[in-house]
Amino acid sequence: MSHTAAYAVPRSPAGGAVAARATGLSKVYGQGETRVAALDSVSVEFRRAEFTAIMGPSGSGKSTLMHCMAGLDSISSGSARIGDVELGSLGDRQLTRLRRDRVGFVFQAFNLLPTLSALENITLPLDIAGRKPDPEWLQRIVTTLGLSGRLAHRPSQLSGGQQQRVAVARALTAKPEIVFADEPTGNLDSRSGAELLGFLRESVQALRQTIVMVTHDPVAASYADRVVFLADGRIVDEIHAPTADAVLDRMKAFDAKGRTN
Ligand SMILES: Nc1ncnc2c1ncn2[C@@H]1O[C@H](COP(=O)(O)OP(=O)(O)OP(=O)(O)O)[C@@H](O)[C@H]1O
Repeated sequence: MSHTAAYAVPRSPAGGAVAARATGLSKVYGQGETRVAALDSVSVEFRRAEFTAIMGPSGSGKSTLMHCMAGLDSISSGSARIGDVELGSLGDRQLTRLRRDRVGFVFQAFNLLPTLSALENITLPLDIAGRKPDPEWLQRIVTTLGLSGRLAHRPSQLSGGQQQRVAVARALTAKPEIVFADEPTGNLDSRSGAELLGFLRESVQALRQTIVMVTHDPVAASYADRVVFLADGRIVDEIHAPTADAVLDRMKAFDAKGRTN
């Protein structure tokens, strides 16, 4: 049985398997005067082998949505599921295991361990889980990301772009059901960023990976299959097969609307 087939996966009405789903998801921080409704009844699904970009103004709830869906933050009401697992029903240890076994993360701060080599960093989550990497898969990821000649290097001996690629390799090596990436190109020059986005795109197309990526950059968003727009904790729009121009136009329209409200 393949790794991904080991879990029951719900079907979406459109026919594709759903890797993760939020239903009426709300998240409130603080109370009284400091109360902030970061997410206000968000319903969205992320289909398997689909690349989704999440966009929206600063403070619109993008990171909160990703953290709640990834089991990194608790939810106030509604539901968040990975596959058929309701995150709210899990205890801390079960959540930790779910994140370890089924979810991959790429954050702006790469969180690489400085004393480990690139290869050791890539395989660390699997080592912790007591699993061995699939050698062919690992080879494919390392080659595609152009890291073959850098595996013995420590993070301090790598460029920022190479460190980011190591972080991406680490997220994909365990074949997670879904990868959450928060501004993965934020620290990269445009060429390294384009390479990384190209790889994410290929991992969706060729390897059937599911990716959810927060970005402010219309060009980065254009690598995705669809863009979901958040404003004030709500989903306000969606574009399929986006071009950078279409994303930019939509962002301008929101800005204009915001100014007239
Ligand atoms: N730990 C927290 N405690 C209190 N309020 C928070 C916390 N985290 C986020 N918020 C608030 O929730 C709202 C949404 O924040 P979030 O970080 O999800 O926005 P974002 O769209 O990712 O913003 P940015 O693009 O600036 O990163 C903001 O008003 C923010 O101030």
